[in-house]
Amino acid sequence: MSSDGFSAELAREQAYVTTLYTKLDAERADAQRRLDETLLQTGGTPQARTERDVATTRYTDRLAQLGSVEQGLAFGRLDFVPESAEETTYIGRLGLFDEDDDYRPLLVDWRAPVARPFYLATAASPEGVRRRRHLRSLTRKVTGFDDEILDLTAADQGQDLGLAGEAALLAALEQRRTGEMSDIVATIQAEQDRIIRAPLGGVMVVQGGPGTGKTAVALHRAAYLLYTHRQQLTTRGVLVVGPNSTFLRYIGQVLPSLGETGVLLATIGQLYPGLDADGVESREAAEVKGRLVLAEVLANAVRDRQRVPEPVLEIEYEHDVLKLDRKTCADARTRARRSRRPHNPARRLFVSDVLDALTRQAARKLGEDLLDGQDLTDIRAELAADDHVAAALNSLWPVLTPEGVLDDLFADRERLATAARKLLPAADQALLESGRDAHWTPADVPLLDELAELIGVDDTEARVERKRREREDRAYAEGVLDILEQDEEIIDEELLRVSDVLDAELFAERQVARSELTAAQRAAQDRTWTFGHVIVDEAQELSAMDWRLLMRRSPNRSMTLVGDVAQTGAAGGARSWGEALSPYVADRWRLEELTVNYRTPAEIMAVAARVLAEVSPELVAPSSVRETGVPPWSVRGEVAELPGLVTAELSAVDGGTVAVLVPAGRFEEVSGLLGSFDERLSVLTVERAKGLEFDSVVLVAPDEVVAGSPRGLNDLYVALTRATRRLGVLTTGDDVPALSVLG
Ligand SMILES: Nc1ncnc2c1ncn2[C@@H]1O[C@H](COP(=O)(O)OP(=O)(O)OP(=O)(O)O)[C@@H](O)[C@H]1O
Repeated sequence: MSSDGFSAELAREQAYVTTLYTKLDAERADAQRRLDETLLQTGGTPQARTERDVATTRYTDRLAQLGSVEQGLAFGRLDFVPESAEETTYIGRLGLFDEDDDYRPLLVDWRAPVARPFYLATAASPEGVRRRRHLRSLTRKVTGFDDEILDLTAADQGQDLGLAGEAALLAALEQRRTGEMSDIVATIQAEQDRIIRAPLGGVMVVQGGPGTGKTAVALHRAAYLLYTHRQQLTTRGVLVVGPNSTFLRYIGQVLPSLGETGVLLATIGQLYPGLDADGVESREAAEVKGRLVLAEVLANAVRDRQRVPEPVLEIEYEHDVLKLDRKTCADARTRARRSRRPHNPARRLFVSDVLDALTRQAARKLGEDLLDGQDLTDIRAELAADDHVAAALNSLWPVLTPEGVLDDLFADRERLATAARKLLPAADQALLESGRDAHWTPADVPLLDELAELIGVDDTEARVERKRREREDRAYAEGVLDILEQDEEIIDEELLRVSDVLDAELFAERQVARSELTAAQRAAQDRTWTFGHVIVDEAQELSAMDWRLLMRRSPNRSMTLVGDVAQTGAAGGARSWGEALSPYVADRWRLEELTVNYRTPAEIMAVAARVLAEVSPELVAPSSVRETGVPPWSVRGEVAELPGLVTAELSAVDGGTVAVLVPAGRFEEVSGLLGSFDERLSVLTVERAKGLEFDSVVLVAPDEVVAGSPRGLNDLYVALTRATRRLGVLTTGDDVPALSVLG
């Protein structure tokens, strides 16, 4: 295209994109006006209030969505061959229509079926597309475009990897990293698109090497599913599970940037309402807690709390002594257990039988023949209210809480030994007992959840309390609105700023104040919530007990599990997907694979591939999309040299991010040395760096990373594959044979 031709075409694109923004502004103003009107309505019947709540949520959501698409509103255009139904279609972050022209689409949502050829069409299989255009823009200005003509003469485009929109893709990949993940909506590749749009039902495992876009695909899939199955999923919600809070912060902006706020992002440690279990413990202890056999240990621990007297329990009652013998209690216990109710609800049966026996005994002492039915009822009621009787019943069948049982179990060697019976060797029991600090750890959460099931935690009270609070919040919000109604300016300033709407925390608070919680928010407060779809990232890290918890949250088994068995760091994590999943779905799961590495340049991947060959010889290293011409460097030296090395890296990445990755045992020392060095620098253990990426990575003491755990080579593989541009290794001890290629 000549430069004049290019400028004219650019001007035409700008004109079209400007009309789209004008339309977007109009939609925003309309949603804002409707929200204002809704908020100004107060009082009315309960039904009117409910309708108002629903409308408020709808317009607030719409405003959030319209606000989120400002950057890169339209990013693509498809021109179809002349004989097709469509001529030209613009693809963007949401759908816009011309109401005055029979709702003609002005912009097609990337998730709509019509948009699919944008991601799938190739020269060999053009799907009616003549030309695919990627629009580049900065704020509302179109700065350029890249065209691909999809005819067979161009069939060798995209090297051997079959890349769509290669220029736009490479431009996206070469961006400096900011420390927050971005969406990839404009450059999704065909193998990723197939996974994003796979059907909702069933368990799909996505196996892919580092940097193949598993996280990106998982998040875009959440957005796609919510768009395509909105009705079904907004009521039950979608859960996205990530490995730790650093990772959740890293991915936190992707879904809002795609206009979706109804997804619960959580770590396993956050899936027990009321806890954010972030305590630290040894990998070995976490591994033991993650074993499936713990379910049996916990069941024993609960049963062990259902006791019988050895041989007789004496209870003081009214200047006399009642005796509870072993047989009476054993019979009551058997009946309560046979009811198959959890411990706390079953207690009622046990208590009732024991009270009957005590009533009979007390009656005998008083002279049974003289008593009528009412007398017996009175005696029973008195016994039930008696402190000594209550204490005796509690010693035999106490009311339990999950936290109490787990605490007691780990704090008491004998109790643990009895519950673990022959299930856990003594050394493993010792691991559970030692090293507990005051905080619950992520590995405790599935145990607490298991106990909650076994105990049958009665959350009726909590539910009643929640409802009461919601009613109060609503009354309060109405009060506020009544006051604000008299001052519209304040309403505008204090209540309706779009920036407020987009701030997740404020948004959540406001949602609560309106007592119109989204499914995700309600789910976060409810242990027994079951989700419409569950997505797990870094799924290879989950222990058997973690899987048990997640399967409870997903009884319909509609799940997307993404991960890489070559990166498993947790001692109890997956060696193979089949092994991890078979207890729950047998072989009813399907495997998809991602093969192209978008993150790590070829020079770095060549080093990592050597490590992979040792870790998982059966896996093929993903092919890198890019080369940088910069070989990884390696030096031998001391940690004290890090400030100099890091300064050089910061300047080499020119405003980008640098990470120093260290073995766990070096973390304190290195973060002390580099603590307040530069805000673009992070010091992380390899475990914490999982799933993240940086422009430059300096790996310290690789030999200690390898020696640090039975899966040390997997950890080394993770560390080597975090960089988007540069990698350096500082060796302080022994050479690692797998890194000999670095010289
Ligand atoms: N189609 C794409 N277009 C643009 N960027 C992409 C694309 N696919 C992946 N990326 C980028 O590649 C990088 C790696 O993606 P992501 O973190 O999702 O990989 P991953 O498979 O989860 O890696 P890991 O296993 O190491 O956690 C990210 O910066 C992501 O934005």
